[in-house]
Amino acid sequence: MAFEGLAEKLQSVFKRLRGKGKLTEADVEAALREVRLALLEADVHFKVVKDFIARVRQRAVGQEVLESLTPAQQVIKIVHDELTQLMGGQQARLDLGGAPPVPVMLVGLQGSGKTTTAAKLARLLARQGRQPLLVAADVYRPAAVEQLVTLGQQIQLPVHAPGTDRDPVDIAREGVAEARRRGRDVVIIDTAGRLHIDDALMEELERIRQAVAPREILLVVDAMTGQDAVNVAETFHRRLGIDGVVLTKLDGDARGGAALSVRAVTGRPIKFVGLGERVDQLEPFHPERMASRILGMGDVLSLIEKAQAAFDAQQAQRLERKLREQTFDLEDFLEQLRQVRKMGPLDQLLAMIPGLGPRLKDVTVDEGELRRIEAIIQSMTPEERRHPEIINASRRRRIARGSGTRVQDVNRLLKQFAETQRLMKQVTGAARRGRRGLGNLPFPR
Ligand SMILES: Nc1nc2c(ncn2[C@@H]2O[C@H](COP(=O)(O)OP(=O)(O)OP(=O)(O)O)[C@@H](O)[C@H]2O)c(=O)[nH]1
Repeated sequence: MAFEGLAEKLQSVFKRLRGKGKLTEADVEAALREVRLALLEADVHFKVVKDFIARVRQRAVGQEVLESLTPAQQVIKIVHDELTQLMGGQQARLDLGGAPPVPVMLVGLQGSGKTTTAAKLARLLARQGRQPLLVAADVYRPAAVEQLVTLGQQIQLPVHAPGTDRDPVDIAREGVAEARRRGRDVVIIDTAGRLHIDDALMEELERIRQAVAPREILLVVDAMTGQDAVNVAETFHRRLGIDGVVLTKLDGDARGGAALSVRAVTGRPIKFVGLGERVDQLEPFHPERMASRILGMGDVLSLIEKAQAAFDAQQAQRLERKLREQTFDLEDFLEQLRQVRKMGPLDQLLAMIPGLGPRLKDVTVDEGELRRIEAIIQSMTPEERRHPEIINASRRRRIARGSGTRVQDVNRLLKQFAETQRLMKQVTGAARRGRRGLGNLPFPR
């Protein structure tokens, strides 16, 4: 997960600071030295670190902070604010204004994740009610065209891909015309990459830019390449002018240096981050939420958004009713499990819960266990799912055989489910008592 080392170090610095109560200027200086080291170790650009520390120091060592009732809290708040500012402050949204079809051009080096990102972005926009058309203008890597066509089928969106023996500038121009004809309102153009930045690449991108006048040029960079990603971004911006950055593979980047430096070095914001290979693993970038994650304050807002996207309201209502009526059975349990899994890999979800992030390092989330539970429930008859109490020893053996698990696994699941049901009864019972009136609560209101 991104920012692992940095998050752990910063959180331990602040924990010590909090333990002190009253702070002196020397305490803050010592903490800042450690913050500086932690940022450098996270591969943040040294000049960015220098400016960052200077800004935090200026705000943190004043009398106002040191003499406040909660000096450590104030220092943490300042660091949080400054981290947020470092990553751009506000969320930088995609600008798709203007007459449709609006062209968006994706540029970047080979292997940065451009083609995958094109499809992810198209999917995201489609879910927001847009009608994207993908355009395969990366003619130098033949597999890129096929890859985009395949991804297009997977996400059920059209792809303009006339082949690899054409001038990419023509392909892009035709793509826009095609979108207009078909009434598509956004055109996402996947362009060619190279291993390194060279003049031929820049000239070609410049020609495409002139031909289609993109509303947004998004640079796709691989977070795992750290400072190289920042250098690439700087060069692309100087030569071509970019509107924003998509930082891919943040899921595999434990340090996070690129995410923290890109904005400060190039002046261009990160608009999206890629968090995995799947087409649904692209998220808008929120500087403030990211700062909270780094400082161990969790990211409850993103978690709620993911839940909202995964759970459909009707299902949620039905579940709520079942809980209330205490008829929640294994069928519902399975449905819930599937919904939660739709939200994404469990370790990414858990990392968003306040205070849990750094402690997760040694926890391995067993996705296999989830699959086992699913298999076990699927091997039950509908009757068994609704009335688990009828599952006797011979049924348990049959279910274990059917799901390729052991009887102990079936026993464990049934025990867990019984426990869940017991808890739910307590909770819903308490809620009902609460509704009946608060008159007989043991404490004064
Ligand atoms: N883990 C992870 N992998 C990613 C992410 N984005 C892309 N990838 C993977 O990175 C690899 C390269 O991605 P592509 O989309 O083929 O790269 P490209 O930039 O289009 O490459 P060219 O077409 O050669 O310029 C693929 O294996 C992707 O699955 C991400 O956010 N996380």
